Amino acid sequence: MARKKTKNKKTTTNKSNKVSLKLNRQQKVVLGSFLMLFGIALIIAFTSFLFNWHADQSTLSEFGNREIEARNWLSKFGALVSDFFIYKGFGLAAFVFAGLIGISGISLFFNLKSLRLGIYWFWGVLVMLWISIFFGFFAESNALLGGRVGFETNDFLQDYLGFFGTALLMLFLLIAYLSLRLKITPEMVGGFISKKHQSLQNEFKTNTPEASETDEELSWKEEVLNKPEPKTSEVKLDPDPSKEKKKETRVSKEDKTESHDEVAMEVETPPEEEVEDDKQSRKLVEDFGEFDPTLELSNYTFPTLELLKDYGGTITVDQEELEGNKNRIVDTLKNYKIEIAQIKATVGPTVTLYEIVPEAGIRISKIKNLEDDIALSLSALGIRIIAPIPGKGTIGIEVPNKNASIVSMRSVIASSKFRNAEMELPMALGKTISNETFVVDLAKMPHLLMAGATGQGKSVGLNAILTSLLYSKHPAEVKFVLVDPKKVELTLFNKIERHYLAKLPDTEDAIITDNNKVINTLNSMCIEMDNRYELLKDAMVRNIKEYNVKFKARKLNPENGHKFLPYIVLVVDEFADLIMTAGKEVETPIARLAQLARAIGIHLIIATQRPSVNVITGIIKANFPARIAFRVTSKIDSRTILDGQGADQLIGRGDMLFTQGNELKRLQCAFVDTPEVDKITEFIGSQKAYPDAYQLPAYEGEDSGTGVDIDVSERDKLFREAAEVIVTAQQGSASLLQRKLKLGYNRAGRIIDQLEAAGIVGPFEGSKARQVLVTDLVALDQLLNEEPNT
Ligand SMILES: Nc1ncnc2c1ncn2[C@@H]1O[C@H](COP(=O)(O)OP(=O)(O)OP(=O)(O)O)[C@@H](O)[C@H]1O
Repeated sequence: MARKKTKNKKTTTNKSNKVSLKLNRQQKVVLGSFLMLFGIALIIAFTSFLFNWHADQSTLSEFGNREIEARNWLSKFGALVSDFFIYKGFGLAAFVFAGLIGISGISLFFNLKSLRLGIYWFWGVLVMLWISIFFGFFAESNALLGGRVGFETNDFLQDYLGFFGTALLMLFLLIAYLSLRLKITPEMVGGFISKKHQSLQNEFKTNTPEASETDEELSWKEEVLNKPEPKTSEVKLDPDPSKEKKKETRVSKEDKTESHDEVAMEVETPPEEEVEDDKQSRKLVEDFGEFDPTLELSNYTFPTLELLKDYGGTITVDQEELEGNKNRIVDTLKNYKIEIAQIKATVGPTVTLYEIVPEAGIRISKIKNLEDDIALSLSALGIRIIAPIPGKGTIGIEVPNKNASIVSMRSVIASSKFRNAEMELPMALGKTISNETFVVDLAKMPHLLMAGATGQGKSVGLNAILTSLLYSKHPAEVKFVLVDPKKVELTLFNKIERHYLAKLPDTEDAIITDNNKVINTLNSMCIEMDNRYELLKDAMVRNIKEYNVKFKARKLNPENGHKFLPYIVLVVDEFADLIMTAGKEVETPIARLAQLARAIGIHLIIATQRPSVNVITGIIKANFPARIAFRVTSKIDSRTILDGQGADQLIGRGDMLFTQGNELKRLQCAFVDTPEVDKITEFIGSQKAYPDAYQLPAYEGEDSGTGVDIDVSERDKLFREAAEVIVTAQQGSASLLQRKLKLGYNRAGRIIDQLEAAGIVGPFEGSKARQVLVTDLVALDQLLNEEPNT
């Protein structure tokens, strides 16, 4: 366990590092005062060392001996530190170091955010080195000036550049510093000199006896002349109104001396008014630092790479196979009188892309039509012709490799592309045909549709997406709503319920396996969406990202209902199953979420085995521009999911096509096995969690009321028909109505309630069907005719 912990520390992401570096105001005061005083101590010690170093050097070897005293004003400590920094280090330039320490202390102590310490240290260290090397020229006369660093570096430079070379290099560095850091240019130096020159001349003139001005006049003239000349091209704006008066008087005097056609203009900009809200939030940030959403689980460690298996997925290029395929492609095309000017192969994990440039004058469609012939000659499945490859001007023929290599989840998670991805919800889907890791942002998609025949890698794909998010997002930043009608695919994620899952209040399982509960959850998510829009409106921001930035800066008051909003990712496996049982009742909230939820951070991932048109309806398709297709069995299915063929030509086992609305990309999905997911969820689940899963707003299903006193006039149009079905079958169940009358679950449930109110069926009896209280259709007729309002 202990070992596990140390391992974890190494691989914790930047985020947790950042947390440990953030100091609150109190800590800043303590550290700042220490650094300030330490800086002062260094200056005292260094100064004293300059006078006493000869005497003190002999005491250094006897540091432990309390009998021997040091002359340094900070005694032995001062002598030792000074010897280290001055004699053995940078010579007089060590004072710069003391200064940098002092400035760092001041910045922390007074919380001067405008002081950019990084820049001070960068230039400070360079200046220190320069001074030290410069004094290295005089090391013969006084070794203390440049210290050992200065002497050795100077010596080294002189060995290679000679004395003059080194001197010129130092001069160049000095000019570079003055220009880059102090922004001094030759024009400025020239201007300064001519100004001085002119002022001297004027002074000379005013001191000559011909001058006839009175004493008073002389004094203000002097004042004007000594004052820096106003620049005509630049207007200096001073927001401090207290200085205004002084300036005005000066301007009027200037008017007198300068030519009349030059009118001096004073430009006044009113100082920025400080918004009360801003002031308050800034104070809060100063006192407590920015709001950190991860604080409640600040010790949370991200899963480590060791939890993932390495499938050794390095691609081995089989030269013979490449040559063979190339020859066969060339030969087949030759048979149809298509000459090739060039051919190039790119080997990917599962397929190799042969890019051909045909001779001039050959029609592309001719090659495209030869797809089957090329497949036949290569005797391989999964050949796809891309004619032309967008943006390349070549024709691509994708041929599956004999030995496909597995793309391990480990390799894509470890890739710098994923690690450095600056995305809201990065998903490492796998590798492209040119073996590059493919990472996309779910937040940009904004929703994803996934289809593929059974056993072609859909569940692995879903796991890869969820794993990517688990490896990149803190539990405070993202929540999942998982719908798994198969009941086995996503159950492993139960272990991270209190970290990453969201659920309805008063429900037991966060993972929804019951289709009926899905409707409530979807409606609840719609409420969450509406609530979030209210919060965004109140905060006057356009999307969740801006909202969270504002909240972190403490500009939104939690007392007004504001809170840090995590992203919510809804994953629905086996969507077809859901649509079949609940129809419109599922489609409507899904379409609503898909249309509106992107700005407030709710993103949907929907997977289905059967991509038929009655499952992926027009309204759903229109709102899911990002699609993933694993292998499907027919061209029609491929067309439904991708709006084109291609998915039927894939080879399965994670071979997939991805589109975000424009071109199709062939990818090999990253492979993550169930035991790996188990280990990851176990790793996360064993850590400290929130007290409960993220609570979605409560949703009272329309069918949840007792409905006994339902108004007769509000009865469903199909009420009579439904009553006849129930009485004929003598079985009071909603599912019977769903089947016979092709209704959604909610509507069927509502009708059952109305039947109960009318005394046709008995009350709810748990899992058993309700009792039917009317024996036959005649009795039913009689009952309904006797009712007052029918
Ligand atoms: N990316 C991949 N790399 C290598 N093999 C894979 C990959 N994806 C899937 N497979 C193989 O295919 C098998 C089936 O995958 P998976 O369980 O994801 O199929 P599925 O489409 O979810 O099927 P079903 O819809 O029936 O659940 C896996 O057990 C694995 O052996």
